[in-house]
Amino acid sequence: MAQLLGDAEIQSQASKLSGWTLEGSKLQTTRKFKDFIEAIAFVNKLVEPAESAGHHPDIEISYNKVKVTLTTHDAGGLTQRDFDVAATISQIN
Ligand SMILES: C[C@H](O)[C@H](O)[C@H]1CNC2=NC(N)=NC(=O)C2=N1
Repeated sequence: MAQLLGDAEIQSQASKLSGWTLEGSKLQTTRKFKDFIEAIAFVNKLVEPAESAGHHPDIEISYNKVKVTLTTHDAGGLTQRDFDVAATISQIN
């Protein structure tokens, strides 16, 4: 199982991750698109990288907005996997 990161490490990595906020023991971003179709297209683009990483974001879709939340359920908090997948998601348009 992936190891939980310490508070200092979490703060340090979060400060380098543009567009994401720390919400307790979770990393979160909300992306806004032109419409529902574009929002779903973005979600579809997450599937392959998440599967490849073996790490899956929680996703909430509200019309043209997609809220993406990352935490490591198995470990009960943030691990390096969350930051790695967040960085990958940041590069998806
Ligand atoms: C066995 C498998 O790798 C695990 O159950 C993975 C799958 N994807 C996961 N994704 C997330 N976000 N947290 C997990 O703890 C997790 N566990």
